[in-house]
Amino acid sequence: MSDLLQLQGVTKRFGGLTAVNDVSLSVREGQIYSLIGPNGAGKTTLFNLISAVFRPTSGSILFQGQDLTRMPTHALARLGIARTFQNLAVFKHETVVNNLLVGMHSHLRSDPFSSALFWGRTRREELRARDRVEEIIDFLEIEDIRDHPVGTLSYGQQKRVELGRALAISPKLLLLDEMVSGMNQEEREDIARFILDLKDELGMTVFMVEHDMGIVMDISDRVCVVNYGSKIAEGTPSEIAQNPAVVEAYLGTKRSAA
Ligand SMILES: Nc1ncnc2c1ncn2[C@@H]1O[C@H](COP(=O)(O)OP(=O)(O)OP(=O)(O)O)[C@@H](O)[C@H]1O
Repeated sequence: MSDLLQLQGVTKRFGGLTAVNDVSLSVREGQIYSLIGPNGAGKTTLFNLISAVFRPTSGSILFQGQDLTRMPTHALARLGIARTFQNLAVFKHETVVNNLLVGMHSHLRSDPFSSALFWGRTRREELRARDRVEEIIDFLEIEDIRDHPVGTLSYGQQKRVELGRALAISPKLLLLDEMVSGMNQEEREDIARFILDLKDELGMTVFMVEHDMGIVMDISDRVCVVNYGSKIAEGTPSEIAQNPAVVEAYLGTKRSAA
């Protein structure tokens, strides 16, 4: 399997603060790759660099060999990169189906002007979008809530809809930002199962920032650990669990928090 995403010497400074310091990593196709680290370690900043919200101060971020560092955020979907957000990014007054359709339409090729000119193409895209929405509803097991306004659903169900929106573009790379925070145990286990199915059934590559160590250790192929902006370890979950620098980083955090 080849590298899908590569970070080479990525640094991000905010004024005098180095939030991400010379981080290099590679995510291979079909992997579940988790980024972990104590609070303030630079995980969100790194995630925002990969999703082109921030530009690195130096270094490069390559997706299938293409440099993402000069691309606008909206160009990422066209390349096959989708993300979720720490805070829910759903339209609460709209139904589940409409939320998924919006996820699709924001990436369809047709705009109103070309729709008038190319009616046939627009119609085909619309039908494809509806088929795709049905696949996602099926995959995420949300048939029974499809016509409910999203705002009336439990938090875990709303997060599932948000995941569905990210899946609408059939991404090659799915970026998940603290997907399970705020969920109960059952909801967490459901999401973990969906993420594994995305990899096993669809061959999707997943990059996630996650605080839930149970999920990270259960489903990741590789884990990267950052602390104070720098990468301090990378390996399989069992290698990471036994790494003295990782244990120290986490225990040190607990000590200072106590
Ligand atoms: N936009 C910003 N401007 C200035 N400093 C920032 C900005 N974003 C993050 N930082 C700083 O960069 C450092 C890394 O923050 P970041 O949010 O990336 O850490 P994190 O690992 O995601 O933390 P948490 O687990 O608490 O979400 C912190 O010291 C933070 O205060």
